[in-house]
Amino acid sequence: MSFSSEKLSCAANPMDGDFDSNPQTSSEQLDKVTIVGSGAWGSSIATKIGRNCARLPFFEEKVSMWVYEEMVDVEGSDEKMKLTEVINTRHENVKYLPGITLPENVVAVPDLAEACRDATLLIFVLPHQFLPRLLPIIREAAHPSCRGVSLIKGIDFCKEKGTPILISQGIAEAMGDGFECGVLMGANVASEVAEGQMCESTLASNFGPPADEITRRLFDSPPHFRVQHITDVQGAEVCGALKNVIALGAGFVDGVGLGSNTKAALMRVGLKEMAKFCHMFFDGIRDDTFMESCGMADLITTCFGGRNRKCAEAFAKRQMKDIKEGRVISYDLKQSEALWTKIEADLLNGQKLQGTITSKDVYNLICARNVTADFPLIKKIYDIAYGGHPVEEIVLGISTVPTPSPYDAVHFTHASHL
Ligand SMILES: NC(=O)c1ccc[n+]([C@@H]2O[C@H](COP(=O)([O-])OP(=O)(O)OC[C@H]3O[C@@H](n4cnc5c(N)ncnc54)[C@H](O)[C@@H]3O)[C@@H](O)[C@H]2O)c1
Ligand SMILES: O=P(O)(O)OC[C@H](O)CO
Repeated sequence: MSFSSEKLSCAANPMDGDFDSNPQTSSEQLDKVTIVGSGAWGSSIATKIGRNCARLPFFEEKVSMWVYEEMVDVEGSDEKMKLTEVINTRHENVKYLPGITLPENVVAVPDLAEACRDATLLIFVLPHQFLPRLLPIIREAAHPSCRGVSLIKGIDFCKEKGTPILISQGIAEAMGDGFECGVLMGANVASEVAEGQMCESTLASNFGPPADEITRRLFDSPPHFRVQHITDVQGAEVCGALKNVIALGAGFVDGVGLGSNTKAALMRVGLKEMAKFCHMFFDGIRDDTFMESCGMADLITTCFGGRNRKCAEAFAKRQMKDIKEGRVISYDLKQSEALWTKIEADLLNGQKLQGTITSKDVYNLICARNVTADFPLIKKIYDIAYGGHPVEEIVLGISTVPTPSPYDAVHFTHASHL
C-alpha cells in the first residue's frame, strides 16, 4: 500500500497551509502515530488523523489503530467476522461508527504490542477502565522518545492519599520517566465529528515547540474540525471528566419532563462546580480554560446530545415508573448498578458510559476530603444515580445560593478597584 502520491499532491495544496510557516521537524524522524482504541471516538478521530498523516510532512503515512478484537455482524455476510478484518477490508468500523469511511492508511491491528511498536506519538482513546492492564505492553513496545495525547474523559481516585489522579498523569507515570502526555478535549460528539460537521476541540499540552504545533496539526482539519492549543492540561482534562457527571443531571432533568430553563440552570451550577473542583484539587488552573471548547462548549453538547444524558433520561423514566407502579420504594445500590448496566447494554450497543464511573470516583473523593457541601449538584447526581434518591430531587441540587467560586473572586477583585 502506498499513499505517497496523495501525500505529495495534498502537500502542494495551498488550502493545507503555508509550508514556510510549518513548524520545523527533524528530517530523519517522522512521527509514527498509533491510535490505542477504536470505539466511536477512536474511529471518528481516526478519520482526521488518517487524512493528516497522509498529507502532512511531519508524520509517517501509515497509522496503526489498536482494535480490541471481537466478532461482529456484517451486512451481506451470514457469518460473524473479525472487526479488524472488516475495518481493513471495508474501511468502516461497522460496530462503533457505522456509515463512516475510514482512510485507507488507518490500519486495524489486534495485537497491542505490534500496533505500538516504535510509535513516537500515541493517541489514547478508550474507556479508561480498560487502560491499566495495557500500559505495560505499550511501554515495552513504544519508541523511547514517545509522547502521548489522551482523548479519554475520566478521572481516577487514589483512596490512600484522598487525591484525584488524572488519566494523563496515570499514563505518564506508567510510561516512565520523561513521557509527556497532553489531552484533546472538546465539544465532540463522535458521529458529528466523523460526518464533517463544523466543530472545535482543545489540545492542551506542554511538549514545547515545535511538538505542540505538530501535534495540533495531527488533529486540526479546517474548516470542519478546528483545534486550538492551550497549556492548561489539568483544567482541560478535569472539565472533560466532570461534564460527563453533569450530563447525567441533564438526563435526569429530561427524564422528569422539565425543560430547557431547568437544564440551563443545572448547567450554570454544573460549570461553577467544575471550576471549583479544578481550583480545589489542582494548582495553576486558568479560568479562560472554562471558556474553551473543552469547558463550557463540551458541557453544552454533552447535556444535549451525549450518551450520558440519554442513559440518565432512561434511568429517570424507569425509576419513576417503578415507583409509580409500586415495584420499589427506592433503589438500593445493587439495583441502581444493575439498572445502569442494563441501560448501557440496551441503548449503547457495546459503547461505554463514563459519567457513572466518574460520578462514583468524584463522590468518593469529595467524601474523603469532607467537602461534599461545596458540591451540592455533584452530590445530588450521585445520590440519585446510586443512593436511591428520587430523580425529582435533581432540582434540589441546583443551588440558588451563590457559592464562592473563582469567578466570584475575580468579580470581587474588580469591584474593590472601583
Ligand atoms: N463517543 C464520543 O462521542 C466521545 C467523544 C469524546 C470523548 N470520548 C471519550 O473517549 C473515550 C473512548 O470512548 P469511545 O466513545 O471511543 O468508546 P466506545 O464507548 O464507543 O466503545 C467502547 C470501546 O471499548 C472497547 N472495549 C470493550 N471491552 C474492552 C476491553 N476489555 N479492553 C479494551 N477495550 C475494550 C471496545 O472495543 C470499544 O472500542 C472515553 O473516555 C469517552 O469519554 C468519547
Ligand atoms: O456521549 P458522551 O456523553 O460520552 O459525550 C460525548 C463527548 O464527550 C461530547 O464531547
